[in-house]
Amino acid sequence: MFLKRISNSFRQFSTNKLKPANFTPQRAAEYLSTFEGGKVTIELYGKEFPGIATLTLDNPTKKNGLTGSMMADLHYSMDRLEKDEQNLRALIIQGSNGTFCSGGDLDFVKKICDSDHGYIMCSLMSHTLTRLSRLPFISISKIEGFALGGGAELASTCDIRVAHAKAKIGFVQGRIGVTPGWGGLPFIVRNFGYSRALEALCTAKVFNSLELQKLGFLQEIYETNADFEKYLSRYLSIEVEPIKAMKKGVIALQKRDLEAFEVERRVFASLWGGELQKALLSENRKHK
Ligand SMILES: CC[C@H](C(=O)O)C(=O)SCCNC(=O)CCNC(=O)[C@H](O)C(C)(C)COP(=O)(O)OP(=O)(O)OC[C@H]1O[C@@H](n2cnc3c(N)ncnc32)[C@H](O)[C@@H]1OP(=O)(O)O
Repeated sequence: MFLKRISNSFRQFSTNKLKPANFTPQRAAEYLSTFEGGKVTIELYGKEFPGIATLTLDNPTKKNGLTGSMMADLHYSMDRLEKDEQNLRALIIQGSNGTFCSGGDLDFVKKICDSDHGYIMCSLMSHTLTRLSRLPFISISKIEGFALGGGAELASTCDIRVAHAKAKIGFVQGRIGVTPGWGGLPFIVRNFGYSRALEALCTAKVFNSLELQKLGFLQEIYETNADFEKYLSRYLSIEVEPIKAMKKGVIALQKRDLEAFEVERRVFASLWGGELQKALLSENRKHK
């Protein structure tokens, strides 16, 4: 109990030091890493798929909800992936144990439910998702089970989205009184268009795979892992160099949307920690 008090006072002290005004991604990652739980791992896919790696979100008892330490892990993962020492052609973002990501780990979320923490989390995740979108190779989200809230933002940020036939994807942030807070908004709009993006966000609908394939959000639906690997093998048909060149062209187009992030952060921080969010969080709603 004594140690817990010490770690909480350290955390309180470090929160007091880390304000939006002196935010840096590094400081935010160091601070959020004190909220432990789950992990993020990077591995090569296998010799039959040269130049393809996986990034796995692993917090299975929470449907891969992201804790602060997992958000920090994602930040550090970008440091490693940007070096591109393996000369990758593609990165697959996936979750462990048959689901993608249920958004923020609500036990962690309830510990940081104030505007300053919201700004810090949103700023770090926005920074990370921007870096993800700019990696020099293509990113493919492999969606099984659920991709909800921030998890759906993460899926939206990948270049390509592939889902299991029974996957469910929902931008449910509004159901707990907030807006997209991981920096996914520009990518949601890019994938859906303005009207369909606002419709998805303002109805907080949980879509099935077929619905999202018809809307153009999903590029492929698979039934078995063999189907998925058959789709994945299509990305082996050209050399790494032209793949990287195509990605470079797309990145140049994305940079136009960046000023939208600051607006998103401020709007998000204005709702995060508010009475509406606290009341809705206390209901522990399920979004099946
Ligand atoms: C800005 C983004 C924002 C943020 O950062 O806060 C968000 O991401 S908002 C969205 C936050 N996520 C949720 O509200 C998801 C809540 N969970 C569910 O709706 C369901 O659990 C679902 C649909 C993911 C899975 O339903 P299913 O029936 O298949 O399983 P269970 O509900 O029994 O869940 C198993 C077990 O996992 C725990 N769990 C699931 N999601 C989370 C989560 N996000 N954080 C913490 N824990 C989670 C759930 O409580 C169960 O635990 P147990 O101890 O077994 O009861």
